[in-house]
Amino acid sequence: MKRRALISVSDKTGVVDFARRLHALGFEIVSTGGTQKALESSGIPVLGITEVTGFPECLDGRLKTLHPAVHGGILAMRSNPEHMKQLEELGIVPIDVLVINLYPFRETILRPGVTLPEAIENIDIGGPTMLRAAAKNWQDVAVVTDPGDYDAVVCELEQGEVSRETKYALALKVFETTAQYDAMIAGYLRRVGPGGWPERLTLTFDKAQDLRYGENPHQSAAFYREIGAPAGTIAAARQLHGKELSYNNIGDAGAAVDIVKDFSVPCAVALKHANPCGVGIGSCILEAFVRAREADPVSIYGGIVALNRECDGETAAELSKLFLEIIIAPSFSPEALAILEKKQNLRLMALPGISLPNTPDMLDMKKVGGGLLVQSLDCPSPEETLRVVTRRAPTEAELTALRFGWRIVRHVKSNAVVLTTDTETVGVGPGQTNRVTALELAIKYAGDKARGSVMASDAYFPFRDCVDAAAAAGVTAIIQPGGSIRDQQSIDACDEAGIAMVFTGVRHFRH
Ligand SMILES: NC(=O)c1ncn([C@@H]2O[C@H](COP(=O)(O)O)[C@@H](O)[C@H]2O)c1NC=O
Repeated sequence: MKRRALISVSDKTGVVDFARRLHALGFEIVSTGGTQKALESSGIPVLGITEVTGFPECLDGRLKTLHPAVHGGILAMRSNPEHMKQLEELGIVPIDVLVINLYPFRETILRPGVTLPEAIENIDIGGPTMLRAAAKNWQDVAVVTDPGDYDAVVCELEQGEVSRETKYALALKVFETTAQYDAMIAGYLRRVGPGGWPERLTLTFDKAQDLRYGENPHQSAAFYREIGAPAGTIAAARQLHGKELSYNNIGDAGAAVDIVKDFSVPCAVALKHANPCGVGIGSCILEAFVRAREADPVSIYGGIVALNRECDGETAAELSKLFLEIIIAPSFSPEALAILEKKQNLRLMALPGISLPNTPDMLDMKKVGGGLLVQSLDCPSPEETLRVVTRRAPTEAELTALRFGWRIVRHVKSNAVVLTTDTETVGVGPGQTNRVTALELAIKYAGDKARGSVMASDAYFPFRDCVDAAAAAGVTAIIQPGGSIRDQQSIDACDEAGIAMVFTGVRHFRH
């Protein structure tokens, strides 16, 4: 009996060549309207779907292939004599190869200004129905949904038949594709709908790359890119040079990118193990970088540097003196590339939208055993919430420095304390189980530079011990959320030492 292939594709890439090879192998080709036209205009004989169903394509294409003559031909198990007998009685011809790709829902919703009716009209119904049926009956039907698989499948057919392994892999790809397609639809409807946390969270990611290993060499890993990932996120960065990116590289580069986003002036961030070790701002990117480096010239070794301005030749010359894992910037000048590309292992990443702010609809997620914690993003708190609580108000210069420190401390793992000037960090105390040790670390990193610096704390001081330690180190002003039952003790400690303190009313834990 003549073998039958049903082809119905929105993305017509490569389909003519594929169909021609199927036809040459003796397949009878069945197609829907647009696909039929494309094939026939290339001289490939096609049996129209309406001749199979005995029913017109109607409702603006909403109804074409949803018919027992199609689904019976896909779903019948060839090894089941009853199934085959029923097909014969019903006059249904088996379909051996199914070639479908779906209405471009993803492309439609990513188009700016798309309307709900346009999105809805791009929800494919007949395609997924056939795909799922064929994938269920994978042992008997080779189901192809990715034009990238055409050649491999037809090559196998030219050798005889599609192997069991290939058919299984194709079926798995179908269920991944249809699951992702429906998740995209749910995600879109959620986004344009009334909001709230979904009862069933469906997320859609595509593999960007396999990674050599995970956080440690004995862990395997891959990087997945969110569908429609916003411009300016680490997933949109392009590697220009250097060794393959690792799991830790991508995580750390993403953390560094999030910090530079908070500054409109030229800003450089040096980051290690998810914490900034030096942040500098300046009138140009070179000045900002030199400040970030001088903030902690030891910790920057083997770190990641993010810049929010083009990396120019002069900055590259300074950067090249260090051992760094990654430099990420909106762009690199030809002079900078000529300098930095001499370092074979140094990874250079271009992220043109690096300064674009994270948007409130982006979610923050953390995997826990058996679950996923999801929250809205921690965005910078508005400056107008600052409240002076001490006898002495900060000077203008101190206030500028406090605002600088407050922008940085929310990017440091809790408990977090940072000491800064108005243009650079001088000591970063990250990730301690008590606040006073975080401060001690910041003071230790700062050394002599602690004297005359200001301090930012990501959460309130439970006791006055932090203020006492800061006063002893020479800190002149403090910014913190406030809210402890013993706030007054910290305020008194400030007043005794002549320190100015402001409360923000907003906490910025980062665990
Ligand atoms: N409604 C149906 O019965 C139906 N059957 C197949 N399709 C889709 O129609 C598209 C191909 O249409 P055409 O060959 O007319 O260009 C494919 O993306 C296919 O998945 C359908 N369209 C949408 O649901």
